[in-house]
Amino acid sequence: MVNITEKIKEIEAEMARTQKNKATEYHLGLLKGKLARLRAQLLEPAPGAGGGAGAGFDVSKSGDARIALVGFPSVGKSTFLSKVTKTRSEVASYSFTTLTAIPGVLEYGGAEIQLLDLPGIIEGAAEGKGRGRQVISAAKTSDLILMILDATKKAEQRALLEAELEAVGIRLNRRPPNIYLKPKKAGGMKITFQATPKNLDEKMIYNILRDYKMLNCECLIRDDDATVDDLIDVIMKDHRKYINCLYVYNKIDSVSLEFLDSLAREPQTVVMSCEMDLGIQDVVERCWKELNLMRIYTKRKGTDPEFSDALIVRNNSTIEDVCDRIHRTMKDTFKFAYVWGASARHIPQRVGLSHTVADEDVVYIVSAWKA
Ligand SMILES: Nc1nc2c(ncn2[C@@H]2O[C@H](COP(=O)(O)OP(=O)(O)OP(=O)(O)O)[C@@H](O)[C@H]2O)c(=O)[nH]1
Ligand SMILES: [K+]
Ligand SMILES: [Mg+2]
Repeated sequence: MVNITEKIKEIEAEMARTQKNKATEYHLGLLKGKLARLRAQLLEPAPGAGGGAGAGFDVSKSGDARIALVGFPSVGKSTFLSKVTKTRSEVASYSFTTLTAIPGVLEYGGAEIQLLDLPGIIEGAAEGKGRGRQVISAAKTSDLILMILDATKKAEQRALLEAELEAVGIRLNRRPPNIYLKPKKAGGMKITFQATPKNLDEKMIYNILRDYKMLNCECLIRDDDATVDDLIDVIMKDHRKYINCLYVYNKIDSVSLEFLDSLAREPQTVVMSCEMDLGIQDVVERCWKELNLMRIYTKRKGTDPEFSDALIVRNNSTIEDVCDRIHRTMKDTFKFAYVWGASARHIPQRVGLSHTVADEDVVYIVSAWKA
C-alpha cells in the first residue's frame, strides 16, 4: 500500500512539474491514465482484509434508495440525520464525532429511503487520510450524495470535497462519456470517429488503450469534445460511478441575507439551518426529486388506496413497469388499469400497459379473470 501511495506521489509530482502545452499534452495524458489506475488500486481492500468496506462501514442496504451524507467535520451531518429520521446520531461541536456509518430511515410518502450518516472527511481522504477511504467507499454505494457544507466556511470547501470524490472514481451530476469501447479477442485495435475530437488524436487513443493492455478492441469516439479523462473513465468503467449530488449549505442562521441569497441561487443547491429548523423539508423534497423515483399507490376494488405502502418505480415508468414491480407474471393477465392522479387526463382514466404514470398516482389493475 505504501508503494502505491509513493507511486501516486511520484506521478503527481511529475505532472506538477510538467508544463501544460501541445508538446507535453500526450505525456500528461499517459500520466493521468497511470494515476487513475493506481488510485483504483488504493481503494481495493488490503490482502486479508476480508474484502468488506471495513469495520463499522458495512451497513447493508435497505429501503427503496440510499442517500449518503458527505462533508467536512462538524458541518451538521449528524444533526440533519437526527432531524429527519428516528435515529439519533451523536452531535457535538468537535470534529470526528461520528466515527462509523450510521443508517437512518427517511420516510417519504410511503417510500423508505436509507440515509447514511458518515464521519467527516478531510483533504487527502481519497489517499486514506482519516477514515476517508471507507467513507468515500460508502458514499460510492449510494444513489444520491448529499454534500453537506457549512455556509459560514470558505467557498473552497466544495471544490476540495468534489476533488476527493472524483479521485476515487465518483462522477457527480454527470453522464457516462459518449464513447463506445468493446474489448475483442483478436483483430487488433479499431479506432473510429463519429466527430473529429478537438482534444484527442488517434495516436494518443492508441497509446492509452495499449497502456491499459487493450490491444484488441473497437473504440468509437462519438463526441468532438471527448477528452483523455473521458476515455480513461470509459476504460475504467468498473471503477466509475455516476451519482447525482445535491449541495446542501447548513448553518444559514449565521450568514447574511445577501450571502444566503447568492448561495441559494447556485445550481443543484439547497440551504438550511438545522438549528433554526429552516429549509429542512425543502431539502427532503429536493432529495426525492434527485432520486428520480416515483411513488405509486395501488388500490383494490372497493377499498381505499394503500397510501402507507407505496410501490417505488423509476421516473417515466409505465403501467407495465408497475405490473412488473407487483409480480413477474402480472402483465400476462392484465386487461386494463384505472389511474387517478397527475398522469390521468380524466379521473379515473382507463389505460393500457404503455401509459406513463406520475408520482403519487393511484393505480387499480384489472386482470382478465377479475373483469
Ligand atoms: N449555528 C448552527 N450550528 C449548527 C447547525 N447544525 C448543527 N450545528 C452545530 O454544529 C456542530 C456539529 O454538528 P454535528 O451534527 O455533530 O456535525 P457532523 O457533520 O456530524 O460532525 P462530525 O461527525 O464530527 O463530522 C454541533 O455543535 C451542532 O450543534 C445549524 O444549523 N446552525
Ligand atoms: K461534530
Ligand atoms: Mg457526525
